[in-house]
Amino acid sequence: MKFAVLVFPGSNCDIDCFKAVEDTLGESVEYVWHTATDLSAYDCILVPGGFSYGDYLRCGAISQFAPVMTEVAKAAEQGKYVLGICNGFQILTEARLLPGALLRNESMKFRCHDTLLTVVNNQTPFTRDYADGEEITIPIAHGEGNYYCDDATLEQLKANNQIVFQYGHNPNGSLHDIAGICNERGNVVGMMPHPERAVDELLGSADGKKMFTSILKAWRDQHDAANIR
Ligand SMILES: NC(=O)CC[C@H](N)C(=O)O
Repeated sequence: MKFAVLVFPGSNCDIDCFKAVEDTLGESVEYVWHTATDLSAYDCILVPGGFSYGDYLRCGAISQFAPVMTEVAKAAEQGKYVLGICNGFQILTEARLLPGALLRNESMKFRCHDTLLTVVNNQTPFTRDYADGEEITIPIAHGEGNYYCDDATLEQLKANNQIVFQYGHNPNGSLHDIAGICNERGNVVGMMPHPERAVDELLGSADGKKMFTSILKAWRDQHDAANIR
């Protein structure tokens, strides 16, 4: 399996994502610059956290127009796995690959600490190794993680089981305690907490590890099924 870690000017969690794949899975992983125009070689695209384009205008507002984002949309359309973490989640909402928006934290402060999450949907390719309702500890580090969408969208998210993670103690004012969501098909996930910073007990938690092992298992299942046919 081949992973791409996108790099925008101002990304700062790209190395963490790269190391998480390398250390947790030992699978092939490459950095891909924001100007790239071909992602066909990759099975999973990781859109990392940071301050892409300096967060100017609004987090992710400029990044959505980066050349590589046309390719991310194509990959999502093809059913490939796309995971946006923190700034990556903001970019995916700005690019309309996920519904809603991330507003300034209600406290108007940058929050950086562990959070308790509930795995609400363990049916996605990113969460299948978690038990339904499993409680996990994953850190956050953001100033604009306050998830918002209109009532109709929230109803849709609930009806389609698109809410993937909810906070135990809401750190930012997010609607319905939402920490992460997926698209209707489930192959695109965005989340504010950082699973790549929780892949070893030495980091304070290894609870993020199952996100990476889930992706590989989902891909292997899909791949094996394709080979059998
Ligand atoms: N860690 C991050 O990705 C931060 C995202 C964004 N810059 C924010 O402050 O909300």
